[in-house]
Formats: sequence, C-alpha cells, structure tokens
Amino acid sequence: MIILAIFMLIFGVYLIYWTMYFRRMNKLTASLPEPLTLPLLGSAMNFMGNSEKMFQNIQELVNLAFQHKGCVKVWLGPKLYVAIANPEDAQVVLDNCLDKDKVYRFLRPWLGHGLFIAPVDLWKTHRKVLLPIFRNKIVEEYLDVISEQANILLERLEEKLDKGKFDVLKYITACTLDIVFETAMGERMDVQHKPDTPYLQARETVITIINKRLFKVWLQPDCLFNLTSYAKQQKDNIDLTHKFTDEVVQKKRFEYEKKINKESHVQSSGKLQAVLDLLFNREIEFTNEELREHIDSITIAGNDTTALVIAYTLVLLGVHQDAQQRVLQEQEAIFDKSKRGANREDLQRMSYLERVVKESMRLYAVVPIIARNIHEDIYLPVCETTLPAGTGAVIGAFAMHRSEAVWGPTANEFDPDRFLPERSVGRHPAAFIPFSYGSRNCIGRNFGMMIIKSILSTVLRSYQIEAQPINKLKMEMLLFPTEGHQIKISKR
Ligand code: HEM
Repeated sequence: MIILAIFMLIFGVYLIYWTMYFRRMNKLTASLPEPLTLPLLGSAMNFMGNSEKMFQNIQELVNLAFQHKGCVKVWLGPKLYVAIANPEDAQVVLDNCLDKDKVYRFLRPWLGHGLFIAPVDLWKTHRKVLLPIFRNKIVEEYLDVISEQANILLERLEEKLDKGKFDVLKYITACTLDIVFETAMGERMDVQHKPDTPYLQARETVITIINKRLFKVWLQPDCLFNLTSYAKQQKDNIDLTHKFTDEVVQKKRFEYEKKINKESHVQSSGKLQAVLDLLFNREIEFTNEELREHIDSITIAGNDTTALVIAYTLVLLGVHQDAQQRVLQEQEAIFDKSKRGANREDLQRMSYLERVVKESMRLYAVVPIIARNIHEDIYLPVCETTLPAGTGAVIGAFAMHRSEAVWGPTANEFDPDRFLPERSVGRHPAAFIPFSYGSRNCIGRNFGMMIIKSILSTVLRSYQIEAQPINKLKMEMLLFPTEGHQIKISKR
C-alpha cells in the first residue's frame, strides 16, 4: 500500500512537471505553425519510413515554415524542435548556441569527445589548438597528395569510358578517403586499389547503423537499441575502427618521442607532416585517446562531405554543358593542354569553377540540417519568438539555400554567376551555409574546397561529362540522390 502511494506520488509530481514544462514551451512558441501533433508521439510519425519518404515529409514542414517567416515547430515525443530556414534567425542560433543537439549522441560511442561533437567547454579549448593546423599555409602542403590521388582516380575511371551511365560517388569516395587518411594520419590506405579492407567495411557498417538510429524512432532509446543485434554489431565494428586509429596514434607517439629524445636519425624535414603529427607538442598535451577521437572526427567529417560535393558538381556540369564548357575554357587558360596537378596559384585562378562548386553546394547542401541545443532562452527576431531553453534548434541549410525569399524566383535553378561579387552584395552572411556558420563552423572548409577544386580540375581536363538532372533526394546524415550520382564519361 505504502509502495503504491509512493509510486502515485512520484507519478503525480512527474505529471505536474511535464504539464508545466509543455505549457511553458507551447506558450513561448505559440505563434509558430506546427504539423499534426498527437499526444505523447508529437509529430514523430513524420520521421518514420524510409529516408526518401522522410525527405518528402521534411519538405512539407519546410513549406509550412515558409508560410511563417521561415520557422516551424515540431514535437518529437517529449522534445520540442524549432526548424529555422531564414538567415537572420539562423545566424542568431549559430552565433549563440554552440552546444550540439542531443541527436548527435549516437555518434558518441564512435567519436567520443572529438571536435565534431565535443561538449562546449572542451570544444572551446581544443578548437583553439586545432584551428592553426587547418590554416591555408599548412593544408597547401597536402596538394601533392591530392594530385597523386586525383591521377589514380583518372586511371580508375578509365574502366567506365564510353560504357554508359554509372554512379560516380563510389570512385570519388575512395579517392577522398585516400586523401583524408594520408593527410590526417600520415598513413597510406590505398582504398582506390584495395576497397575491401576490414577497416572500411567496419566504417560503412557503423555509418549504416547510426543512420538507421537517427531516423527510426524506436531505435533511439539506448534501452531498446541495446536489445537489438545492431548494438553488438555497432560495438564490434567501432572497436575495429578504434583499434586501427589507436595503432596509428601509438606509432606516431613513438616516433614523436624518439624525435624529442633526439634518438632519431631520421630527418623529419621534407617528410609530410600529417594533421596527427602536428597535434603533438601543442598547448594541450593530448592523450592517445583524445588524439584518436580528433583524428576519427576529422576523417569522418571530412570525407563523405567532400566526395558528395564533387559528385553533385559533376552531375550538374553533365546537365549544364554550357557551364562545363566555361569551366574547361578556364582550365585551358590556366593549364593549356598540361595534365599536371593544380598548385596554389592555379587554384586561386579557378574563379568560375569556384562559383560552380558554391552553386552546387547551395542546391545540394550535403549537410542539409544542423541541430543545436538551446541552453538558455533565446529570441529569434524574424520569427518574433523566444526559443525556450531545452528546445532543439534545427537549421535547415537545404531549405534556406532554396528559399525564394533569399535567392529570388530562380532559387531552384543552377546559376553559378549568382556568386559573382557584384551579385552577392547585400546577401545575408548566413544565407549560404554549406559549412555551417559562426565559430563552430567547419574547421576543414578551406581544405575541403582545395580538394574539391583540384579533383574537379583533374577530371574535367581529361573527361567530358554527361548527365540527367537529379530527380529525387533522400536524407540520411547527409543528402543523397535516390538513384545515385549517375554520369557518363568520354575522353576529351
Ligand atoms: C565540402 C566539404 C565539407 C562540408 C560540406 C563540410 C560541412 C561541415 C558542416 C556543415 C559542419 C558543421 C556541422 C554541425 O554543426 O552540425 C562541419 C564541421 C566539421 N568539419 Fe566539415 N565539411 C567539409 C569538409 C571537411 C573537411 C575536409 C574536414 C577535415 C579534413 C572537415 C572537418 C570538420 C570537423 C572536424 C568539424 C567539426 C568542427 C567543430 O565542431 O568545431 N570538414 N563540416
């Protein structure tokens, strides 16, 4: 009897707490539109089904948001999310809320406290240390690695010459993996020649399971997830990837210690200094575990994103032959008929290609949403709403990049020249955010652009591309065309 009374009391207090919580959250955001919301579930049914269906549902939410100054609210079970697709409010959130939303917790077993999902206090000190390593002067040292891998990509693509359409992403991903691994860890993976290594398979499996968890509501609570076979599969494969990076970190630590003890006779000058080499002997003495978490975060965040941008750009250029012709003219003005790799000055001269890449990232924001935790009440000036602490703010980069309010009536059309300086005057700084915005933006953005331009330059100087427009998209952690990045290639 007493136990029942205690139980009822606890339940009663819990109910009062939630009723007050919901009331406050709903009151503060009362002016925002919301889709059909059911008790307990909220609008979770919008986030069920396959990733293509979900993309359509999200588009409907976006349309609802555009009817209300670019903001919409969505209850997912007990959690309130506000999705934002106008630059002014996005800027306020991205400038002030540096804490990642709880949804990123699914990456925690893999990336630990690596930069990508580090809690704010830790992130502040670690980002300061990592930032100088991604300066242009340092990443430009990696241009030789990029050209070498780009040439291997050309050789691999030869098997597809004049053979009809094929999905180019897998070729590009192998190339960017080789670049990112070698420059981050100083180790050659040679994925382009050996795509079936256990490490890569493990990495793929982990990404697949995390994607499933993100979008299947019933897999989200740990207690349910741990009952499924996915939990063990995830753990085994994460252990395998950790073991790989741990071994590289130990080897590098050994080399570093030998060097500082002056036991090494190996001259380090002239040898490529990978990101990992540069992380030793800094203001913070990182532990091996921290080094592994940072390197894993960099290789995960830097690879598929870069590969996707290249693949989308190739498809767009295959559709828009006039733009491809302009890119080629620019390339010939820089290289004449030479097939050499691009250097720093060459990359700076590729201004039209840069506009094409930006337009590709605008139309296909490969990181379509960015989710932040609102840690204290914050006012959104355009939506004229206070987001209460505890809300998740979802910045819809994909939606904002296609907003007619921002980009005009041609928002859905491919027009690289909209990035000409004279046509960019007056555009809000947070209107175009492929690399996010504010102090927690992408640390590898310049490096990413360098890889993208170099690879496109190499491929386009050798091959003519043809493609059909992309029809349907699906959303996983990143944005993919349902039918892949289909292109045809022929020799120039
Ligand atoms: C076109 C290619 C790329 C795109 C579109 C991209 C996009 C992004 C975005 C949108 C974020 C913020 C995510 C969020 O707040 O949820 C981010 C963060 C990050 N990116 Fe990139 N990225 C690219 C290339 C790279 C490269 C090449 C690297 C490194 C080699 C890299 C490393 C990182 C890291 C470490 C973070 C976390 C930064 C932090 O929290 O301080 N990215 N990236």
